[in-house]
This record gives sequence, structure tokens and C-alpha cells, in this order.
Amino acid sequence: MTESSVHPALWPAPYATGAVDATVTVPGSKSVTNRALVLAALSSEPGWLRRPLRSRDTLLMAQALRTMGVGIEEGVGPDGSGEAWRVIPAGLHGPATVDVGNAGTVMRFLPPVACLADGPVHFDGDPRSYERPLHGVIDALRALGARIDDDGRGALPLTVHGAGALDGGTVAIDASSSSQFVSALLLSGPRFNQGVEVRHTGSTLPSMPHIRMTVDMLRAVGARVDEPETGGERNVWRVSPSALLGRDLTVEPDLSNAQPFLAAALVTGGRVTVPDWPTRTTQPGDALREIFTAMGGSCELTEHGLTFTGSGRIHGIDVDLSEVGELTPGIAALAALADSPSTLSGVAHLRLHETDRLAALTEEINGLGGDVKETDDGLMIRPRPLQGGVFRTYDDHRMATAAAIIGLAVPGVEVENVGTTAKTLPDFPDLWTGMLDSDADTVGVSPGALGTPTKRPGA
Ligand SMILES: O=C(O)C1=C[C@@H](OP(=O)(O)O)[C@@H](O)[C@H](O)C1
Ligand SMILES: C=C(OP(=O)(O)O)C(=O)O
Repeated sequence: MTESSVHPALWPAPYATGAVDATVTVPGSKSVTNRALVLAALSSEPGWLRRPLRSRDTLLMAQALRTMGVGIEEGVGPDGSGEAWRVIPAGLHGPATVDVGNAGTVMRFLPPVACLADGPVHFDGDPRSYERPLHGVIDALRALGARIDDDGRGALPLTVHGAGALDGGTVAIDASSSSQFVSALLLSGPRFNQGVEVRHTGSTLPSMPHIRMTVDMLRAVGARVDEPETGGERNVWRVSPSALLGRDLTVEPDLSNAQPFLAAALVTGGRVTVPDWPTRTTQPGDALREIFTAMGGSCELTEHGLTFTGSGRIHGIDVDLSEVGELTPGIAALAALADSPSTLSGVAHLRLHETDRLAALTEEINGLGGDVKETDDGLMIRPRPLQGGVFRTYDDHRMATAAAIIGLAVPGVEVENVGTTAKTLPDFPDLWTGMLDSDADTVGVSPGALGTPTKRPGA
């Protein structure tokens, strides 16, 4: 009897016995889908969202907006070309109760929206959501005229007493613990009476591509966003009050969720193509082209998508990941399998993500025999031979996909609660085995890439 049949919550990560050669269609971007939902809900006419991500985080966002009165109909797009959501804005209502789960985008983007509702909106979520920083949003909204009841910790649970409108104006915040504070205030900014001017005062600001995504998507729905960059005014954004347009938007694939699949090419010396990789994007996952090339592969962006080819070797890397923090778990997994040490820096704020990712990666990779050390702002990883074992995921989707990457090269890795990937990538186990399974329709794989290890080294 295997351990996983005793513990159904353990998923035996497939071990790759050959080079993968697959095309993997990656579902839509979480960050784009949840911004598009908010902007469509705040606009003055209905809009379409094509190929939206349907995952825990985005369904929570849709449900939250519905409870405030927004119409979101699931169906096919205007030309019948696949799944789409029709978003029909309406006057926002309270009383309402929002479950944020553990979605940073929901817990930070919606309190500003709730200020526009005509009654109280109560926010609650998973236990971890109580620990994730929200003070930047709460303090800023109060300074802009909102009434918010919380327990004084600057975190969930809380109630926003929507008054149907918010004055808005200028506000200074320290967003060093999450770029989502800035995005949250900018997204609702056009609907505040005076718009909003946000000044970041902290010494560091993570995830700049996600702020650029917010600015781009606001402009795409007709908002005016100024970024005064003269006179030392970097990290200042000004959104003018305006109505927003309903749009017909096709959501890009989630490039951060493409990471484990591209990593499989690197680990196995194989080839993986991700169709519809955008030629221009604000998604941080686009940086994988450069990072994974430096780690030993090569990539080509064609009309078929991004094809990434591994060389059969994985090199260690010294890299500042502050702009692309959500890529850290997958890079750490590869670094543990590399032929030289790695230093990952600029990501202290990951301690406040779905879990403390720096502690969790250290604990779990070391649990398989690795040598990972936490630094002030990241990880130092010295590769060592790893052995199989249970890899705990701490309700963190990216811990689960990181474990799957290691499992390709290390027989006997068992992933606790792989279902946590549903936060942003509900079909992960099927996509993963489909990539490796040579009989799969949607993928072309080298025969024998899927292994079922019977013996663990050292067992
Ligand atoms: O705005 C967004 O969509 C996101 C911003 C980033 O958050 P932080 O700045 O808190 O890291 C990122 O890690 C998260 O996965 C998504
Ligand atoms: C940090 C992440 O998510 P969230 O939007 O919940 O912050 C993530 O997806 O890696």
C-alpha cells in the first residue's frame, strides 16, 4: 500500500522518465480577470470578458460583485466563440457580505468599491486573510472620507459603511508590503468625486508590473491616469474622475501559471509550447523568458505561442525578484535542482503572501534533503541530491506547483492538498499529467515521459 492511498490528500507528483514535448493551453490570468471584473462593474455600460479565469479567486470576486448588485452572466461571447462573462453594472448596494477567501485581489480591490455602495459591506475570509496586510487600503480610504469599522489591527474582518460616494483626493501610503494597495485605490479612483492621487512613501515597492497592469487597464476603459515622473515624484499616480466604458476584453493566459509547465521543459531537457503568449503584456510572468533562459533554456515567441526548450541542465541564478515575486516558489524549486547555487532577493514581502513563502520553501525543500537558507529578503539555495517525501503546501497554490516541479526530477514526492491550486489554476493535476501523458489529445509528448516510480532513493 502506498502512503498516498492511506492519505488521499497526498498527490503523488509524477516523475518524468523522459523529455517532455507538449503544448499546454494555460487558463486566463487571475490578475487580469479580477481587474477586468472590477472595472466592468464600475463602468457605465455593460461589457464582455472573454476567456476569463474560472478559479477560486475569480469566482470569489464575481460573487462579491454580485452580492453588491452587479449582474455577471456566464455564457458564450457575443460571436459565440467560447466562454465569456457579461458584466452588467448597477447601483452598488449594501448591506452585503463579501467572502474574500485568501485572495489578495479581492480583499484589497473591493473595499474601495464598497465605499460606493449605499450601505454597509462586511468583509471576511479564510483565517490567513486576517494576517495579510490591508492597513494601506483601510488607512487610505479613511483619509479619503470613508467610514470603516475594523478591530484596530488594520486587517480583516471589517465593515465598510458605503455612503454611495467617496470624496477622494490625495493620499500617501506605504505599499512596501503589497503593490495591491496602490492598485486597489487606482482601480476605483475614477468613481471618487475628486478622483484620487496616490503617493507611495515606503522605501521599496514590489510587483511594479502589476501596478502597470492596473494603469494600462484603467486607460483601456477610458480613465485618465497621470504618472508625474519629474521633480522626484516617482511612485505617484493621479486618476481623474470620469465615467468608464464597457469593453469587450479577451483575457491573456496566466503567464505566472505557465511557469510550472515551462519549468518542466527545463527539468527534463524537453520542449513546451504555451499558445497565445502575448507579444506585449504587463504580466510579470513574461519575465520567465529571460529568467529561464538564464537558468539554461532557450525560448522562441512565434504566432504559435511561446516555445521553451530546456538544454538538459539547470543553472543557478542570482536574481532580484521584487518585480515578479509570485514567480519565486517555482524558481526556488528549479534552483534546488540546479548545477550551481542561487540567491533570490528582493522578496521579503512574500512572508505575507498566501503563507510565509520564504519559511515554507525553506522547510519543505530542506525536508527533501535540500539546503535552503532564508535571508532578510529572500533565499539562498545550494543544490543537493533530494529524496522523496511529503511536501506540505500550507494552502498555497504556488507551493503545490513548486512541489510538482521538484517531483519531475525526484521520485516519491507527495504533494499535500494539491487541490489548493484551484485558487488560480483549478485543473492543474490534469494539465500536469496531460503534459506528461503521451496519449493526451491536447499535448504531444515524448513516449515515456510519465514515470511511476516504484522505489525511492534511500527507501
Ligand atoms: O495585483 C495583482 O494582481 C497581484 C500583485 C502582487 O501582489 P503583491 O504586490 O502583494 O506581491 C502579486 O504577488 C499577486 O499575485 C497579484
Ligand atoms: C500572491 C499571490 O496572490 P494574491 O493575489 O492572493 O496576493 C499569488 O498568486 O502568488
